[in-house]
Amino acid sequence: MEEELLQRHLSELGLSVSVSPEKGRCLFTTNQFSPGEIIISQQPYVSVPKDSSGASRCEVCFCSAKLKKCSACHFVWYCGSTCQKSDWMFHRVECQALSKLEKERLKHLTPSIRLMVKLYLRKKLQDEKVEYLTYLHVIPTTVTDNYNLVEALVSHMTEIDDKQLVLYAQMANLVHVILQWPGLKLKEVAENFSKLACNVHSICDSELRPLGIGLYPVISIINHSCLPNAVLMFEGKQAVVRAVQPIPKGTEVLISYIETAGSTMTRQKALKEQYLFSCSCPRCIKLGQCEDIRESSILEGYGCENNACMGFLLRDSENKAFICQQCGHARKLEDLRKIASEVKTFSEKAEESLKSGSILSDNSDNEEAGSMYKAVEKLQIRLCHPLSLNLMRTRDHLLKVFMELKNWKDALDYCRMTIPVYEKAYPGCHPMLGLQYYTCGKLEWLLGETANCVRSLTKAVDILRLTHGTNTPFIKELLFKLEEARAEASFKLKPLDED
Ligand SMILES: C[S@@+](CC[C@H](N)C(=O)[O-])C[C@H]1O[C@@H](n2cnc3c(N)ncnc32)[C@H](O)[C@@H]1O
Repeated sequence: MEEELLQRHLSELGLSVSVSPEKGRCLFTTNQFSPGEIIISQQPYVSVPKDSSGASRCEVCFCSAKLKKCSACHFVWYCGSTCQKSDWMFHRVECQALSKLEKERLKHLTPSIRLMVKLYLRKKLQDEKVEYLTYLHVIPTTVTDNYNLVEALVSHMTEIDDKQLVLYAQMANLVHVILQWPGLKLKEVAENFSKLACNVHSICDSELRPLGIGLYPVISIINHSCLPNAVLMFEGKQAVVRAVQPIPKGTEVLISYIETAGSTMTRQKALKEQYLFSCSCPRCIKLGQCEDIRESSILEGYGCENNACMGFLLRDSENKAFICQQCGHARKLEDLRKIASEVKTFSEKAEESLKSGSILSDNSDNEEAGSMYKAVEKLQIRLCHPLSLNLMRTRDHLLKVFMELKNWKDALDYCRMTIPVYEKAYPGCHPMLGLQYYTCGKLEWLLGETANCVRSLTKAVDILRLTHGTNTPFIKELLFKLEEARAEASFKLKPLDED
């Protein structure tokens, strides 16, 4: 019955669910979609804030301004009484438990555990609809927003190893300690943790900075491709899937689950580890073919010692050296390993400086990090191919450090150096490439390079209007900046009046 209702709802959107033996459920189009068009959107069934930088966020809206802790549990943050009140039906159960929990246990209260607690609270509210009638206007159960959809999610429970099973059992125990429900089935909770692992989405802001995690049971029907035809972005906590290319009727909607910048082997490994499947997308089926070996060696392998040579290196038959496939020059494995180990040492030091810098917001830490990353860059120039991802990531760190230091000139130099690698590593219409053009444009604007700024912002708009939509505040601001830059550029071009 629920399935039928969902199909009917999806058919109104020009979509339908079908099942394939290789992938399980798949979302197909029954209408055509144009680039930038919204295919489907959904609010989270449950969500919790989670910030990799360690900053606190409001439990409900994920903002980080004017936060106050719940005065009872001293654990959960709110930005004001509106958000606090709207969350009370969930938090009141958790709050009592958290207030009693020992400090040691609180440390184990990860976002996944909190998400699971909220999942069970929502399930309870659905099961006991009548009792909670007064709340129904706040959390309605709809065709796209109910626990039955969570039950339909793939769990891969039979494929996960014993170590992971033990971990899920421990996590289920902690959920039990918090909820204290006599009828709670620990095996079911453990299985739900396995579901979360391959169905939860990281909620990000427009610049792809992670803010939290959420479960979107309908969006979760969408399968993965390393060359997707759609992109998942967030407007607040609302998940929005947009087409990034023309999608004809009868086509499977595909998004990317992972960081797509990576060799085929790296992407396959990430998908196998977290999502337990082998990808056979148009990029992945090339694994082992000459073109794929070349691409992978450029992105993640070593570079030729001869600076003018853009060749890529492959291991020799004796496994003692790497040979440039263009000029034939050999590099000893032990020499390469020595440089790689130096890179690791300096990278760790740089990361340390950045961590202490983010807490103290001290420029001297940024300067320290900058000189460490410069040392890494110097070593990677000797070690890697000029289009290597590792070198690109170091330059991205340098870009951020120089932006923190308000050194726009050096920041722009580094931003420009990363662009060719972004273009290679993020094929198709990818928000990461659009955002990098945007950063480039903003720096060019600050440095008065108006014509370059117009070029970069135009490239940013071409991509981001499709991935982010044209109506979001983020894109409106970008369009405004582009207009401003165009006006300034045409003003600069006007001949001076002769008086
Ligand atoms: C978020 S779910 C996607 C919906 C899922 N097919 C279902 O039946 O509910 C993620 C899981 O779908 C499957 N999946 C997603 N993309 C796939 C692909 N390209 N090839 C094979 N399986 C895929 C994997 O089992 C993965 O763990």
